[in-house]
Amino acid sequence: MDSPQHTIEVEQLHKRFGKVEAVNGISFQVEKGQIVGFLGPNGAGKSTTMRILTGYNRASSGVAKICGVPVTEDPHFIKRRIGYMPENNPLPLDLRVREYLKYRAKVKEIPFSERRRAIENALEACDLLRAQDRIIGKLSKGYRQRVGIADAILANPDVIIMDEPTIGLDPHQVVMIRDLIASLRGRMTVIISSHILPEIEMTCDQIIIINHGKIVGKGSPEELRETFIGHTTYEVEIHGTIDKLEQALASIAPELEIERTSERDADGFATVEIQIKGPQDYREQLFQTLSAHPDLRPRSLRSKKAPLEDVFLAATRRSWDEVDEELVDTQTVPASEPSIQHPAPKN
Ligand SMILES: Nc1ncnc2c1ncn2[C@@H]1O[C@H](COP(=O)(O)OP(=O)(O)OP(=O)(O)O)[C@@H](O)[C@H]1O
Repeated sequence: MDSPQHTIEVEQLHKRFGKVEAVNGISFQVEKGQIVGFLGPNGAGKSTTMRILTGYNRASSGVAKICGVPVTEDPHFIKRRIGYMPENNPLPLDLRVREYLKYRAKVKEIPFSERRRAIENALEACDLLRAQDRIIGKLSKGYRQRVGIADAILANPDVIIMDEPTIGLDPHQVVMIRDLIASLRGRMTVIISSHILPEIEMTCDQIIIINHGKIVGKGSPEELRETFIGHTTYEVEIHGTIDKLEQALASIAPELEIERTSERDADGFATVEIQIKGPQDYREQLFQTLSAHPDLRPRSLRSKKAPLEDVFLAATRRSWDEVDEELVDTQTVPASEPSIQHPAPKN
């Protein structure tokens, strides 16, 4: 059934390669116009899921739908609705940029009368007008990635899927590609996989974390922080003793704890990290109480977001716990065998 608000619907997707369960019961939906980040360690199943969505791989079981249509039901329809940029996108190095896009427009069956306009639009969107007559093999990696994106958006598809679009790019090129992806927001539904976590956070509305073929976290960066981090950290630059600071904190909420303190600078100020469980915002109370205290002098106060890296580590560590439980539940491992070693908890 057509579901216009969800351009992508995935239900209980499984993909086995021999004994390897590359995708193990993944379900998710993506709203029209959203940018979604796929995160996961190497071998988690990201590329396999993306390839199933594009119709390149067939799922062992489960359903993947694009614009309400199962990808296996009408490959022709799916081909027109999806722009795909695979990892290490192979491009014909001896063709010129425009020549290549002309060829791709034909392959994508864009009507002849619309091809010129489609190529102009893609060249312009990817800032490739000046490079349109250059030979692809002579372009930098960043330019080549832009050619790959121009190809992906050429037929104005509903869904764009990009596997590691910024891999191997320098920071300038990363910013360019990131801005380009952000410019698609609202117009196209975009799925990108990347190992560059700050980039995913900056670009994506939703993040899906995959590990061992299963989804272990799903939501906006803020929702994921709430689920996996569960505390808020404030950083205060303050003049005064730790004793006085502890007293002041206790008067606001007994659970506010000093997590870390720096050395004092030449003016006697130390940077202190204060932590509390839960998402409640204590900034105003903290600022007022510390400013009003006769023996304390705050110079700055800010709440610190946990980096997405911490969320990623917590999410993938948690799934190791689940794997442990599964092993115990199914008794596939005798009790005498050594258990899986967890990474040391992060302080
Ligand atoms: N064609 C294939 N034949 C056999 N095994 C495969 C095949 N493709 C993927 N796999 C296996 O499936 C699992 C998931 O691989 P996949 O490439 O989807 O992971 P990924 O999350 O994209 O990893 P990476 O970040 O390294 O690209 C891995 O164990 C991989 O070795």
